[in-house]
Amino acid sequence: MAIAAPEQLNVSEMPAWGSRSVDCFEKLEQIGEGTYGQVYMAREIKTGEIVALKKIRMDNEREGFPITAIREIKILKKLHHENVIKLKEIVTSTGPEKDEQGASDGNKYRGGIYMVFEYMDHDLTGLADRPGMRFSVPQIKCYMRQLLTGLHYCHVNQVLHRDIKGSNLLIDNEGNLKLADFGLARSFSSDHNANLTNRVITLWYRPPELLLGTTKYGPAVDMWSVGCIFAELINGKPIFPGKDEPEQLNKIFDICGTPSEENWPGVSKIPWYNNFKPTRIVKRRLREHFRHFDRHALDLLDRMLTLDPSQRISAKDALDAEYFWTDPLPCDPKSLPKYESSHEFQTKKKRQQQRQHEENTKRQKLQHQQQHTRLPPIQQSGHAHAQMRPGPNAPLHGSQPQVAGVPGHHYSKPRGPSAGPGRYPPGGNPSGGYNHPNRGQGGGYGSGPYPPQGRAPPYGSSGMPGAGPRGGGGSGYGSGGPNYSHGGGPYGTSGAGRGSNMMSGNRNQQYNWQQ
Ligand SMILES: Nc1ncnc2c1ncn2[C@@H]1O[C@H](COP(=O)(O)OP(=O)(O)OP(=O)(O)O)[C@@H](O)[C@H]1O
Repeated sequence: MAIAAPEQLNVSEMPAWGSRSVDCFEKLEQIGEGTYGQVYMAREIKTGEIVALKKIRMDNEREGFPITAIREIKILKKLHHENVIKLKEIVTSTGPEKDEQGASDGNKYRGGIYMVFEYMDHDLTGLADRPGMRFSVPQIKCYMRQLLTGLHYCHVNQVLHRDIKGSNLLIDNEGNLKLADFGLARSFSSDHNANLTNRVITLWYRPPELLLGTTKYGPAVDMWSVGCIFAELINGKPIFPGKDEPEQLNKIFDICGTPSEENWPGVSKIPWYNNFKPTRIVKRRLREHFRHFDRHALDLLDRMLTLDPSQRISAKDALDAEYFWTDPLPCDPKSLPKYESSHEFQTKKKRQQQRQHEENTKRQKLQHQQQHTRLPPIQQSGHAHAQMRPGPNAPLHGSQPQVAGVPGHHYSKPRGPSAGPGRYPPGGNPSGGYNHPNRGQGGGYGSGPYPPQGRAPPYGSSGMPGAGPRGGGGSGYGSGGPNYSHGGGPYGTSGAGRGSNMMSGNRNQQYNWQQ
């Protein structure tokens, strides 16, 4: 694990941070087990406030403070938006710690550092995994719009998330969605000239340019992941569930077509293109494959899952898509049903317990059957033999009961530098297929900042950029007429309204939270 020199932590930046002890909180329940540590639901003893405590894993004390945690803290300290998780403070523990049952952790983890976050009731994976869960179209639009708004904010602030997936999208019982887990995030420069690692983003959500080994990339990588999530929300299951990188690319090419210099100028110069060069040309058939999607959803998905990252739609342009402006409109987050808390970790655990239970029941049944078919020794000759032959539905003698085929969890974690199975050839020509400067028209990524003009997303100020620390307030839902032209709100104040529907608003306002 990469580590940081002590001075990189720059504690002077946050004088009050880290000064409190984790003992100010009572751990209630473990809600997450990430690559970089456990996450607990906890209560602040003094105020009773419920928070999430993310313990920073420091397995090897000599390694020091993990660089991923430093990145996450630094980035979260500069991001303040209602669709980005809020890091409240850092707390420490100096001695043996207590678990949820109040028992001492022993000497194993002597001291530790925790990030304290606002608590969110669900993550999208946990929520989607609830038995019988089906999201309505307005609900999907509502989540997608929040995801894109949060991501647009990150991109405008030159932060790439680099691990967009369901378990990193947190949702509260007010229907608010927030981007979380910035452990792989980093700042980028708009010319995309820096060399960045391509071993990021969980495999199923990883874009083709990273799979082909580019080290020069930008916000378009996150937009590919958003496209995968979008299709998954409508489809009900992951769309590219590859087992490894080559299979991942094949799954993508099978639906999105094979890349060529015609549809992706510069692709042949990407480092590993020749290693993965398709042997036959496959035509793009995304629109046929997802023909059951409605027209506007399909149009948007098509632009998100565009092979060439320079032509892929940006978060800002995606927010302008007709999809968000046509009936049925995105619902008001507050109108969404409230569910019992569901995190991926818990739903996984429940599924495991369920499987274990089923396994035990089957084993008991089998034992029971065996006891009853085992005849007394005296009868074992003669017709007893025939009786023991298994019937068509009888379990095979000695075979283990078949465990119900629960697929591995969708959100596997080949993340970080050690993520891939190591099949890639070592680095190479870093030139990617990006048209950096001034891409011009269309929804792709140019090198410069986002254009100053654009339609603001079709929502009111509640729960959206208009609210919170940056001004605005009051719900714009159900009220009719333009509803987020509040003076001082982040979307500016002028521009034509959208008519009288309840999501109406000005689509030509300025995004003005650029730094
Ligand atoms: N603020 C929060 N409120 C509620 N639950 C949270 C919060 N932060 C994280 N979690 C839960 O813990 C899980 C793991 O958190 P997180 O992704 O930040 O950790 P990680 O170590 O980076 O994990 P991973 O390796 O899965 O990316 C999340 O999927 C979510 O279910």
